[in-house]
Amino acid sequence: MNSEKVAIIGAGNLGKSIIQGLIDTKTYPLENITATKRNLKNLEHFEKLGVKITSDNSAAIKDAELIIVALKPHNILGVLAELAPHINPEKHILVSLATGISIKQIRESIGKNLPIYRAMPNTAADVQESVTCICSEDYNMERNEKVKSFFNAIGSTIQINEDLMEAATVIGACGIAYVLRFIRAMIQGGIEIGFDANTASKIVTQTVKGASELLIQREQHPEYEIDKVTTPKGCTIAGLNEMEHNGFSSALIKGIVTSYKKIEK
Ligand SMILES: NC(=O)C1=CN([C@@H]2O[C@H](COP(=O)(O)OP(=O)(O)OC[C@H]3O[C@@H](n4cnc5c(N)ncnc54)[C@H](O)[C@@H]3O)[C@@H](O)[C@H]2O)C=CC1
Ligand SMILES: O=C(O)[C@@H]1CCC=N1
Repeated sequence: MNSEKVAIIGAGNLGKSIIQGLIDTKTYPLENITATKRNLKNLEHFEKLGVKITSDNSAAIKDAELIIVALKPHNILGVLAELAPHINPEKHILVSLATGISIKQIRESIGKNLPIYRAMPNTAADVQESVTCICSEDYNMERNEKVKSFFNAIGSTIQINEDLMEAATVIGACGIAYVLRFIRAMIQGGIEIGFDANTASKIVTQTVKGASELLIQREQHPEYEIDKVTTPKGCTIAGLNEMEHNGFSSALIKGIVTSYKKIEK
């Protein structure tokens, strides 16, 4: 069971999803979580449940073992440089969630030799369904396990090399938005052919969940499952081919590559 004292520095969209996921584990001691933000207004509902909140980053890390930094890429290095005097390399493990900021850059801005990890979760942490890609240069098994098990509490984890972190950002973190846009389009199509939005949404979301589960549980290639649905001369293949004529797969792949190129390395 996880119980590390954790400071979440910069609890915005992603930080709050992680906190909500931890709360919903019902086993993580909420008094061991401290969340920071400059304006605390929209963290107050967490405080009512027992999470500590503060806008003082140095106070937040004082008793923490894990420091999860969920700041934007443009200010993470500056904030970490300010926090550096309060960081204790013997005690702290730092995990950065910032897109495109390397372990080397983080180490240089802190100027201390502490264990540094990068992790790329997604906002499905909120419902404990994140997939979190993790990398580090830390060979300490115990610390590795600690970081992994923290993120396992809000979904699953995959260990990757640092040079794949930007690719992980795109398909794992941006991926939530791509899939949601796909779902929205399917709902819109469902409405056009007769359903009200609510019913269309129920059918589509469960269908997407079911399709995912088929691949997760059966470990199949998508096309294997597609073959089972596409009746010869049937409506599925007619629709699928029309989507492909209009650039469905191509649009998605081009979007993924554009997102990837947008990340400054
Ligand atoms: N939103 C997402 O789905 C994902 C975001 N990321 C990465 O996570 C990081 C955070 O992203 P978001 O949560 O979307 O951004 P966000 O802007 O919602 O959250 C950052 C938070 O940090 C706070 N903040 C700014 N300066 C601060 C300071 N000095 N001390 C304490 N708090 C401060 C801001 O008020 C804000 O609430 C980014 O680096 C992003 O690239 C990674 C994976 C997914
Ligand atoms: O859009 C962004 O830049 C961030 C990184 C991954 C998800 N959101």
